[in-house]
Amino acid sequence: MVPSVKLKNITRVPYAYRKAAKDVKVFGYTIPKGAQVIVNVWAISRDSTIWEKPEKFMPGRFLDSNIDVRGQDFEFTPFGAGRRLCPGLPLAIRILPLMLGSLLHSFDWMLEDGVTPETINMEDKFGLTFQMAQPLRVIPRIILAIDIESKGAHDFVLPTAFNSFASRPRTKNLLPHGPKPLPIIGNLLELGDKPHKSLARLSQTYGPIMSLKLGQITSIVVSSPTMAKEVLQTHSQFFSNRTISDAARASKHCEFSMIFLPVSTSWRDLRKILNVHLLASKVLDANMNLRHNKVQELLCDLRNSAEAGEAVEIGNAAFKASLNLLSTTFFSMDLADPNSNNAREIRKTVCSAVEELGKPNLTDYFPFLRWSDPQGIRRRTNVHFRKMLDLFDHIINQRLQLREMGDSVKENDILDTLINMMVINEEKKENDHLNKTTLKHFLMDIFAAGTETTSSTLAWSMAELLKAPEILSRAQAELEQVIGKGNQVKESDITRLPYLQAVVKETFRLHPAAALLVPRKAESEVEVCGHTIPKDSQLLVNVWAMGRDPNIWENPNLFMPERFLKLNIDFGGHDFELIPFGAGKRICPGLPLAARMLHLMLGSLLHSFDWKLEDGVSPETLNMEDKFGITLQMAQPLRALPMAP
Ligand code: HEM
Repeated sequence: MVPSVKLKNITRVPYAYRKAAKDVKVFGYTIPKGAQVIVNVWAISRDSTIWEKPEKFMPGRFLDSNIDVRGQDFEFTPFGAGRRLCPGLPLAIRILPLMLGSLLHSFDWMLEDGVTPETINMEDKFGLTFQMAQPLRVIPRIILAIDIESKGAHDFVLPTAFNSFASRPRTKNLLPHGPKPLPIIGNLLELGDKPHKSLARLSQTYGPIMSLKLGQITSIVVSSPTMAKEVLQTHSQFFSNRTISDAARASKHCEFSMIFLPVSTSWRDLRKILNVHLLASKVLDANMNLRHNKVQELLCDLRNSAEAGEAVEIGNAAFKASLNLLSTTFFSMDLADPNSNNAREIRKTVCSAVEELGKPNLTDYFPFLRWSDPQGIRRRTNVHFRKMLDLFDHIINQRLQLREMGDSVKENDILDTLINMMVINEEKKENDHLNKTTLKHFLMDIFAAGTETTSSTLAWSMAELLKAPEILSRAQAELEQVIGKGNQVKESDITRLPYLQAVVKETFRLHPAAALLVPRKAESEVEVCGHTIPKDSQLLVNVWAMGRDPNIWENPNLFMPERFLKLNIDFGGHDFELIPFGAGKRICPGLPLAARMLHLMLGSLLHSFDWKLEDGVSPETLNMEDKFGITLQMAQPLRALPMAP
């Protein structure tokens, strides 16, 4: 009745009370500005001019009526109406029928002793919510064991009072098979804390392409090379964009980030910069020595530990080295210099941001909760992103100042290349996509995507080798033969080290850093192998499951690098049995650099030291459990002792 536009401000008094924002005429009456307006839904619901026998509880009245609770039918507005309609409505209308239906379906009910249906106290108590004046106490009696799964969540008997919104027409679709979803939460509970493993198990029942309902999101999970090829290559035009996690919205990162931008001119420009100017073979060859120097520093640290007889946390050492390999390639400086506060800060920040990005977030499954950020993930990610963006801002400004000084040292590194492009764009006033803001987000992508992935892969390699001493010896023997005792491993040696390459491939097969790749999204409805994939579905490619599929690999759970000596399989995105870097348009652009860094670091660690697990751990007792996150890390960090050979 009251125009909602004018009454949108609520006073700080109980729910559903509103305040007139200015004078307004309603049916000839003037409601003055500031007046409190109370909508008595209780009275409306008991108005005998609207309802037959209004005091009687007669759910059947709704069976033949179209009246709904969604705020369109003003006879019945328990959730309010208009702009301030209860935002929890969609959740409430699922939870209430689910709970009531479950209670009625699972138990017989009796009033507690001394109370009969005639004497039950139905008085209410006025407050923020209407409660029973005397709380209801009842005795449940089990009548049957309920099996929601076999009954099917959608067939659940719902109370008739909710029929108006529960009996939406059911359309037959050809979604891939999948476990039956529960109301509201769908299959969320089935994911557990190791989704890659749960999904691998489910795919044994439902096949290499299956669908799940994760909260409100339809997720398609692909677990075979054939299906992966279908979605990433054959139908790549439909699956080349990403679902945007809520954390990625922090600091508006997703609006600038190459990882999250949809396929577009901006995305293409950023990829081109990376592919042509930063990661092309000739550029990587040109700055190869920078990385060799960094690896020598890592070896120097390890030598100190060896002399002191101290075990090293491999993941930590590898993270520091990866961060410095990247920063030295890009900025000609160490970000992980232990003497610099800035450096320590960024390391902590990168880890925290990556951790937040990897946490399961309710808002990703229930987007209507986004406004509330219930777990605080976006808020915290924002803090970490801001710190990183500020640091990159500082580094860019410093370099700009150096350049202004004219005769200053020109680093002529990748940062210089990027700044040159940015300055040229500014001078030409071209509306190009590289400006200071995009540059900062670009650097953040590279450091977030390139450090944890590389260091956790290296830690897994070392763990597998320490678990299988004969494989470790074989890799060391190859290095000794090809490189020679006392010589330094170089990137140019990698092609001559087939066994080392096989060790890296075998590590990727068993421990892909991104177990489910980085989620993609169906841009429109698309048919894949006879199944309809709805628009906006999330696509997860379970590379972890593919790496352990006995139909593809002999003894899939064994670490056997030699299998790759006989197979012509590489991780470049063409052999879909092994795609740790993804495939198709969105394949990881960092692959050429990551491959160099990994072989160089692993080869150097193996060639320079003998290795032993720390005291108290043997190859048999080494904990090889993983911890799911944005990267798949070792649940218990690997600690090992380097020893001079
Ligand atoms: C062992 C190391 C690495 C692994 C396993 C890895 C894995 C991945 C995967 C699985 C994707 C998603 C691909 C897809 O959707 O098909 C990806 C994307 C990406 N990676 Fe890597 N990555 C690694 C290292 C790096 C490095 C060193 C860099 C930077 C120099 C980097 C930068 C990126 C970027 C920018 C994207 C997003 C590309 C896009 O969406 O267009 N990665 N990576």
